[in-house]
Amino acid sequence: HDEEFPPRILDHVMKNAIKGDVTNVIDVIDKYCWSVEIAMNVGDVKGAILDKSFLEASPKNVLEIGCYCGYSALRMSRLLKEDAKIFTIEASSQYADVAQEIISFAGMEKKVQILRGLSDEVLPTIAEKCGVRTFDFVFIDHAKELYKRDLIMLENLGLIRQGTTIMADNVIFPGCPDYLEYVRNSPKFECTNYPSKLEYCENREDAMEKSIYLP
Ligand SMILES: Cn1cnc(CNC(=O)c2cc(-c3ccc(F)cc3)cc(O)c2O)c1
Ligand SMILES: [Mg+2]
Repeated sequence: HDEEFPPRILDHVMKNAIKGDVTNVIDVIDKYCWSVEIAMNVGDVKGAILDKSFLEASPKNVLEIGCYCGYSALRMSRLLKEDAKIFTIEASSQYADVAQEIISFAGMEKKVQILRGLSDEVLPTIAEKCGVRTFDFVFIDHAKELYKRDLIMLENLGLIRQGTTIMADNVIFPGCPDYLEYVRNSPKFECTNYPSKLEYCENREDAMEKSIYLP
């Protein structure tokens, strides 16, 4: 992926969006990605699916794995209830820098905390670091080959509880076959598939998978 997208989207947001208006920042990013260049944000179409599951869960503690430029963190932050918080893990410090700027520009810096590092290095200490026992909602959108490993880590570390909602992006494209096989064959997860399109594309299939943890 073009490493130079993040600075360009940040510059575009700073010049074209309304400071403190999270809905407008989201809209400006989507319009840019539809018209100028595609980015790997979850986007507006799959974002609406994420929104709906997020509202149904009405979570207090939210975990995102894969922040990128902060787009999905912004989408969720605008739907957060009082005293709820989003913790988002990002391995790339370049992406984390841009995401922090965009999240702060949108006025959501108190609701979203970016944790810099690899997910398997951050997860073991996230509970004490963030003062969270378990997460109520998890959005997985990072390297597709790490989805399964990290879900198993969440289970083993006791970071998810009875009823936690886990939403996974890109289960068709780029795809995460081992993750899908794992959650759909596990008695501990109730899965629902949401067919959609790849972000900012009209003719490429993708889907989101919702898995409710029922140990
Ligand atoms: C470097 N990096 C920063 N974030 C990540 C993790 N995300 C992805 O890889 C990712 C990739 C694609 C995508 C891949 C190929 C293509 F042709 C079109 C789109 C879409 C997504 O929604 C994604 O989440 C990797
Ligand atoms: Mg994605």
